[in-house]
This record gives sequence, structure tokens and C-alpha cells, in this order.
Amino acid sequence: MEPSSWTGDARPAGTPVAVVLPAGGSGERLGGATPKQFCAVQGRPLVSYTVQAMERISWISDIIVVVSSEKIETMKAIIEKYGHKRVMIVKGGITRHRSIFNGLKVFTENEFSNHLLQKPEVVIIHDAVRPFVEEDILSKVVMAAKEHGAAGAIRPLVSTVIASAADGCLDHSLERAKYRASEMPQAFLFDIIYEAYQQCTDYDLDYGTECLHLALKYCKTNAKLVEGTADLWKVTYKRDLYAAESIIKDNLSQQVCVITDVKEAAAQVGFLLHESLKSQIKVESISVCLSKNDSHLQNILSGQCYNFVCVNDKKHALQETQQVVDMLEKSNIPLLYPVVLILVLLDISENISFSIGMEELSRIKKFAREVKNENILVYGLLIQCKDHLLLQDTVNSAAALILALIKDRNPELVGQLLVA
Ligand SMILES: Nc1ccn([C@@H]2O[C@H](COP(=O)(O)OP(=O)(O)OP(=O)(O)O)[C@@H](O)[C@H]2O)c(=O)n1
Ligand SMILES: O=C(CO)[C@H](O)[C@H](O)COP(=O)(O)O
Repeated sequence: MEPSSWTGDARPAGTPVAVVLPAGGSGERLGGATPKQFCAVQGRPLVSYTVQAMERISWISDIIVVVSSEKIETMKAIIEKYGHKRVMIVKGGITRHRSIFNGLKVFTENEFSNHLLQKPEVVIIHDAVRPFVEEDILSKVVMAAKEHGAAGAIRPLVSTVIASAADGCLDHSLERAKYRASEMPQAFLFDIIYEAYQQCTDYDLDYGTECLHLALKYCKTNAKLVEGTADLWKVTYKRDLYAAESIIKDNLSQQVCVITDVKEAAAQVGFLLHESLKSQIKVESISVCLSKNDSHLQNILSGQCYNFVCVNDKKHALQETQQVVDMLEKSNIPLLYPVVLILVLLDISENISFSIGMEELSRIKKFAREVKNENILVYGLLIQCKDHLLLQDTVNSAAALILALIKDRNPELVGQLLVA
């Protein structure tokens, strides 16, 4: 390894790196008509999360997604809808190894792409159904592959591996501590893995499950094994989809932006809400005027904040919330996750009693239904309190409802009005 080719923060600077994402399977173990990589998680196909995980890494030049021929149009539509960049689609094969081999050929054979992509020095292979891959492990396997020719992420075994004899009885068991589960990502010097695929037999291509093994068998390359994190697991069964959904929801419920009208009552409730929420979630509070500055809103979204609470004087609540929606739409950032937008109506004046009529409720519902198509989930929340001494308690219960809505992101509840 040449020290000059690495930056101090362990990023593979200057090394041409590409990634192949095999996504051409049918997901038999998960069951259902849709292959797991196209199953929606928070409304978006799983494969899009994995592509996103790769495209946010600046040192990865090309992302090759390998899909079955029937899914090429679906994949094109996903790239278009979510604005993915640097992606090329390649037709898969009948096994994972054959799909990966097709993916590698875009760098060497004209028939696999209209134009040959520049051959990378290192290629990462990563299953499209492992969406939670981080830059740290990617750079570790790339650096190790540069040094050793091949590298792959590993995890401790959860269960002991045993072998059965022909009669179905235990033959022997392996000492668990000595073995590891091979996970993804893996990385290879391109020439090594390509050579291995060219040399391997049909049996390897049809029954093999381990790319590191091909590099060892055909190129005498002993891969470096790199300890990975638990979230590298592969979505295989239905329960894994639920787990993926929970992880994504959890990540999305870490921060909220409270947009407050400058008028006295709204500003006071906005302040109390901020204080009440901040022990549980990161809160940014901005004024309505600032929310009208589209670059400010864009910064908030690109900082991964997908939750907004609009605290307004009841008369203007819907109008102000509509303006936030307009800004989100105008920003032209593809909404990769559903945005939760909570419209808070205030009824805290001691003198004026505020009753909310069916007409108002219908307007909120209609508005919520319309913007749901834009991937924005609008919920109503009435903060009602006539006794100022009780305001803090009411705001606390509003904060609890806001947190529940953010954590749940339930599309069926949009347009409903909750009362704190
Ligand atoms: N012919 C194939 C088979 C699998 N894969 C991909 O390889 C990855 C890991 O394989 P696996 O989890 O086994 O996926 P499936 O083969 O779809 O699942 P199953 O074995 O349950 O049918 C997945 O992203 C899958 O889409 C592929 O590109 N081409
Ligand atoms: O973890 C892996 C090691 O390379 C692969 O993802 C795994 O082997 C793929 O195998 P299968 O397609 O049978 O699930």
C-alpha cells in the first residue's frame, strides 16, 4: 500500500472505486410476489436505501445495480423517482454469482453496456438487501483489499454450525468461537475478482455462495477479514423487513423542527414545546419568516430532519402549514422519507372560546389527503387550555403526542385531529 494514496481520516482518496449491487434475486425465503429488494420500507423500495447508502460516498465513482430482466424498467423508475446518481443498471443471471459476474463485465465487455465504464482499481460487492452499510466499513474493506487483494466484513456466529450424517443424525459440530459469519460488503482488486470469475466453473457459478472463496481458489488470494457491525445483516425473512422498517423509523425520529408564529400566544407555546421536547429529541426552533426562506428549509431537510411542527394562531394555521408544504415542494429535493408535518391549533385564550367545526376538520382532512401523495404526512393537534396554570401540563401532553406521531409515522392517521 502506498501511504500517499490514503488520507489521514482513513478514506480511500485517489483510488478508483466502483460498487456492484446484486439485486437480481427472487427472495424465495421472504415469500410474496415482490422480490425483497423491491419491497417498500416507509414507502420506498429497499434497493433505493442501499443505492442511497453508496451514492452519498463521494469516493465511489460508479454504482452498478444488477436486476433481473423483468425488473429493469422498475429499477429505472426508482432511479428517476428518487433522483439517484452515478447508477447503471445491468441484467442479472440465474444465480447471485452470475449476477455479480454480469455486473463486473460492464467494465470490460462492450455487450454489457453502451459505453465501457472506466475499470476501477477496487470493486466493492454488496448485497442490495443490506441497506444499513456505513462509510466506515466500506473504507475499511477497500483499504484492506488494496493491501491484501480481497477483504470482507465478518460477524460472530449467532448459532453453532453442525453437520449431519446421511441418517440425519449429528455427525460433528464446529467450535463456534473459531468461525465467523461472512457478511457484506466485500472488496477486491478488480483484476483479482474478475480473473476468479472468468476461471471458475459452472458449478461454482450455480452453487457457490462466497466471493471471497473464489478469490482464494482461483487467485490464491487470502482475503483480509474485517469485523463489521450488527446492522450489516441481510434482509432474508419477512421479520427482517419489519426490523429494517423499525430501524429507519427510529433514525427518522431523532430530530424535529418547530416552526412558530411570532405572535405572543404561539411564541409562548412554541417555546414551552421546545423545552418539553428537547429532553427526548433534538429540536430546532425557527420562526415562520425563516421557514419561508427555501434554502433554510433545504438545509434542515438535508440535515436529515423530516419532522416539522407548525404552531400557529388558529385562524392562519392551515394557511401557514400550506406555505411550509409549498416550500417543501418548491425545494425540488426528492423526499426520500415521508415528512411528518404536525399542524398545531391553539386554543389558549382565556376570553375567546374557540370551537372547531366540521368544516374546519374537513378542510384539514382534505389538505392532508392531497399532500399525502407528495410523501408528506399531515396530522392536526389541538392544544386547548383555558387555565394558564395548567398550560405547562397541556404542552407536555402535546409533546408526548408529537413524539408518538413522529415515531409511528402512520399514514392511516393523516388528517386526524388529536387533542392535547
Ligand atoms: N440470481 C440472483 C440471486 C440473488 N441476487 C441478489 O443477491 C443478494 C443476496 O442474495 P439472497 O439474499 O439469497 O437473495 P435471493 O436469492 O433473492 O433470496 P432467496 O435465496 O431467499 O430466494 C440479493 O440482493 C439478491 O437480489 C442476484 O443478484 N441474482
Ligand atoms: O453473506 C454472503 C457471503 O458472501 C452472501 O451474501 C451470501 O453468501 C449470499 O448467499 P445466498 O444468496 O445463498 O443468501
